[in-house]
Amino acid sequence: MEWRTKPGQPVITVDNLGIEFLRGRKRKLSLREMVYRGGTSHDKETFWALRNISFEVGRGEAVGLVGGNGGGKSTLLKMIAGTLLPDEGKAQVREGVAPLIELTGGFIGELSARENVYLTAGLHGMSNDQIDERFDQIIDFAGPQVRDGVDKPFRHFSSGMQVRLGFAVITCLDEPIILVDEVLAVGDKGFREKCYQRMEALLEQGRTLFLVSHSEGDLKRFCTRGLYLKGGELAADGSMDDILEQYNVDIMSE
Ligand SMILES: Nc1ncnc2c1ncn2[C@@H]1O[C@H](COP(=O)(O)OP(=O)(O)OP(=O)(O)O)[C@@H](O)[C@H]1O
Repeated sequence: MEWRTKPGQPVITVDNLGIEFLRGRKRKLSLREMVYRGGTSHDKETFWALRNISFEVGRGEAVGLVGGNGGGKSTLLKMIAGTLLPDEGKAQVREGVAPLIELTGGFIGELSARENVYLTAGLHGMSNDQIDERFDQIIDFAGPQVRDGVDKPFRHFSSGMQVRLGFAVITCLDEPIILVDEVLAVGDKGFREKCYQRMEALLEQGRTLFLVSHSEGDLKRFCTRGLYLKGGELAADGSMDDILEQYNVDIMSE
């Protein structure tokens, strides 16, 4: 693995990050609003899905993101991956990122699994020769059902098969930062165990991991540090054990 950062330099710096979304709720407009808004029926009301978020992540750290539904976990991962841009502040990432954020791994439904492997790995800087070399290894990891359907359109894959292929591709890239959203829950038990072993191997190589999970077992197994997102704010940043304790106390008092 080649590093762009020097030892001790953070690989991710998130500084006062904020993003605003449209609430997307429609409501009846008053005559006055219709006149001023040119008759559109869309509500332009916005809310901050994340705000005032600041933290740094060092090389090789394994960070677990926790928080209730809608707390902003996936949104934060997307901003680190660079697929969403902030409205305030910045997320500075100094190494390449391999994200598995959407269930579909960002793959294109109309293309075959094989074409998606080449497309995704190519976008992450791998040459066709390099992909040829790793192709079998990727498909072996994804399993026999994926191998049987490797030339079928990706959209015909079951959700479990989609995640198998997504995880296999993302973790065979040479990117130093790996983002995994709550996608492993879809895989069956055997596959999840294989994924866990691979994540352990990636951490041993010194890669940096961000894991979103609602499973305490998974978070404790992989993450040493936790970030707790609550209502779009960073409620706590500490050891994974402390963060889970705090989160559990909050859940009980809800
Ligand atoms: N593209 C979007 N447009 C408008 N609102 C959005 C968009 N994406 C996310 N949101 C909203 O932003 C908030 C944070 O969503 P996010 O998916 O980041 O939460 P989460 O912590 O990952 O939740 P979960 O645990 O349910 O996966 C939610 O209120 C969600 O509805």
